[in-house]
Amino acid sequence: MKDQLSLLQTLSVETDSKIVMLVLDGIGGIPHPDTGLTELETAATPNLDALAAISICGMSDPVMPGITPGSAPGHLGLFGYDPLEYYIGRGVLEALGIDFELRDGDVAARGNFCTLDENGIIVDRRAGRISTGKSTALAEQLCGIDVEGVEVIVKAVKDHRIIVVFRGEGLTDKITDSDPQRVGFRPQTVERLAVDGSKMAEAANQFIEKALHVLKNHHPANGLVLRGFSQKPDLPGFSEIYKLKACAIASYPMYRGLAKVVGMDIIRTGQTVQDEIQSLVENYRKYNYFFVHYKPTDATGEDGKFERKVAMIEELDRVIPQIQALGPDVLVVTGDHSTPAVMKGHSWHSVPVMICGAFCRPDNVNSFNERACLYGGLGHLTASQIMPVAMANAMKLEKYGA
Ligand SMILES: O=C(O)[C@@H](CO)OP(=O)(O)O
Repeated sequence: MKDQLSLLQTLSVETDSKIVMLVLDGIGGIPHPDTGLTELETAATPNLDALAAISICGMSDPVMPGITPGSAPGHLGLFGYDPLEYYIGRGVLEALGIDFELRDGDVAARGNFCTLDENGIIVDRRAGRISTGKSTALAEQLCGIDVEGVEVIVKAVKDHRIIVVFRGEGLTDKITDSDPQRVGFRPQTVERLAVDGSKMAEAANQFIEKALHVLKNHHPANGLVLRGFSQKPDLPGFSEIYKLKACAIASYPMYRGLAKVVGMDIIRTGQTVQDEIQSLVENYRKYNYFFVHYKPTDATGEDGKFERKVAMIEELDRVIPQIQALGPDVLVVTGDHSTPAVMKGHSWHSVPVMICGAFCRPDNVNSFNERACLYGGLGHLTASQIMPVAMANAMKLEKYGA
């Protein structure tokens, strides 16, 4: 993959062309048992379908066939990085997403306030998606926890999500998660994955034990699970590779963190898709690559709310004409992974993708959904192959070889 990135850096040229990459998080689905249709196939999407009719379409595997990705590897692939080569822990992404000043040596973890039953079993991994205000108040209480030889900083991110940053000498991220990422299980003891992970594992377990003592009488957030322990990574810069002035427009912090790791500028935006589109319009002249992130399709899928996910797709469909009106040279619409509502979580199922541009050579696909895009001209590709095709369509890649 380093070869792909170095080849793209060699071939990419500065131009005025503009690329918009619209990522519908968790967009892919599987058929509802009652109708036999996926969320995308159920939704009324006249604008996405009209766009598909003038695009080249296909299906994208975020990492490789059969692999269920988290949002981080799913997005790294969309940015053209091989998620198998470049792994970034969720803790770093969430911390950068809220502009936390991570220092060299810090280990950041993503935390969920969760609900435990009387036996300490996780019954709700998100504590009912408690409000950011409640998380902030609880995070402040956890900040006072003393861990021997380690400073611990706790910050609320959004809703049930927090970061816990461990700062001290000799800490590494070579440890396991406490979050089993499913209900019906107890939070796991953090184990070291290498000898130099010992101090961090001990600090994590000490913190979690004391945190549970602080939270035990709270409801629904009487528990805490941590995952994605990680330290600041070093990746080749997105703008240097593609010679693009790139920005990210994302209402959810973690995606801003991921964009920051690859060097994109972060555009402050609001909480609604209309806010994000407004931010796109206001910054359209300043940049020539726009990562626009839409989260509701993932959250509703994870909550198992099939009809709500359909409604979120239809909400997104209504803003497509506003993006087209800006006249991007290339418009990419896809997702970072599938989150089928009937499965209440991410899945390995490939994701529809369409790339629209003056030179895209449209195919016979006239609907944007899983079954239709299977027959598209892009065929079946991995997510990391989308950026090269988008760059080519933007006339930003020189010819390779004599
Ligand atoms: O943060 C989120 O939106 C989800 C998926 O990334 O994580 P969790 O399932 O822990 O809420």
